[in-house]
Amino acid sequence: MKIAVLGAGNMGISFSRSFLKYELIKPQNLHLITRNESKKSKLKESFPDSAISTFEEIKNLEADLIIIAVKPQDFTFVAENLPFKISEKSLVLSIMAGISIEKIQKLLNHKFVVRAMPNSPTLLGMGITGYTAADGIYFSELMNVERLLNSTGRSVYLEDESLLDGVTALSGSGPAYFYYIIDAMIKAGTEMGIDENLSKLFVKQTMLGAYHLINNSDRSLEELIKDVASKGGTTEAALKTFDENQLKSILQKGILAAENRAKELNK
Ligand SMILES: NC(=O)C1=CN([C@@H]2O[C@H](COP(=O)(O)OP(=O)(O)OC[C@H]3O[C@@H](n4cnc5c(N)ncnc54)[C@H](O)[C@@H]3O)[C@@H](O)[C@H]2O)C=CC1
Ligand SMILES: O=C(O)[C@@H]1CCC=N1
Repeated sequence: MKIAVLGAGNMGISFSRSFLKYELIKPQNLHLITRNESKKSKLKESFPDSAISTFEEIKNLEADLIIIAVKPQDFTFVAENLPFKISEKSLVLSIMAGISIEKIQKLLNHKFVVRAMPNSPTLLGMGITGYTAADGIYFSELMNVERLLNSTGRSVYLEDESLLDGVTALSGSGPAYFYYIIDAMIKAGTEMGIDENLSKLFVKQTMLGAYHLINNSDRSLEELIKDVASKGGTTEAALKTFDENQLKSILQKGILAAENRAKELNK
């Protein structure tokens, strides 16, 4: 199988690394496409046996799978200025936020499109990707795509494409929310006089331990919270402040704003 990655940025590179790491393709069968000539030598260092090209210099693209990993805002330019023809037999896999299968099909004049939403832990093979596909794609082809996605973490097929905007808001953007909360906790630690490195250690290990407790317990999240929050104790004081300031509802609003933005990106 030959794979071309159109947009060798953070996600395009993460995906490429995972495919090679799990030997799902030979490096010779990977083609990375970048916008800037200046990025080529650095990409060549990381992918010495793969083809590296700029967008403009490709005249013929031989690829069974073309992964579109440019920003949604760059997609119209890419589609309107494609210097090569997409073979009828190729499959297009888009990881762009928001852009619908219908829009991709129209702009690329190509029928076989799979749309996926991964997240940044794909870099460690610990991501999660929701994906869906246009009609007419063979099951075996879809399984090939799923095998590739699974090298970056877990994957979940969704029948209903409209849910992908919610997945984008939840797990696509999710790592950033997590870092944001961790950052607030670390900063609270330093405000209380704890050295920054130490604060980081306390917070990171707390999140790791708490994550494992969620995964290894049959107790609900409410029950787990109750286990920590003693009556009249410290946790209760923090949770009361969070509730008074509607932290939960603010977080939910933010996530819905992300979903809304995904929909706007398709306009
Ligand atoms: N960063 C993330 O955590 C996630 C990103 N995504 C989606 O993945 C896509 C890529 O995101 P990132 O990797 O974060 O962005 P990025 O900016 O790191 O990568 C995009 C790359 O596309 C290149 N590019 C733009 N126009 C090009 C052209 N005409 N030809 C070749 N290359 C071109 C840019 O130079 C850049 O290197 C976006 O559509 C985003 O919505 C999806 C899930 C998670
Ligand atoms: O922020 C974004 O638009 C992309 C999609 C999900 C994560 N990053």
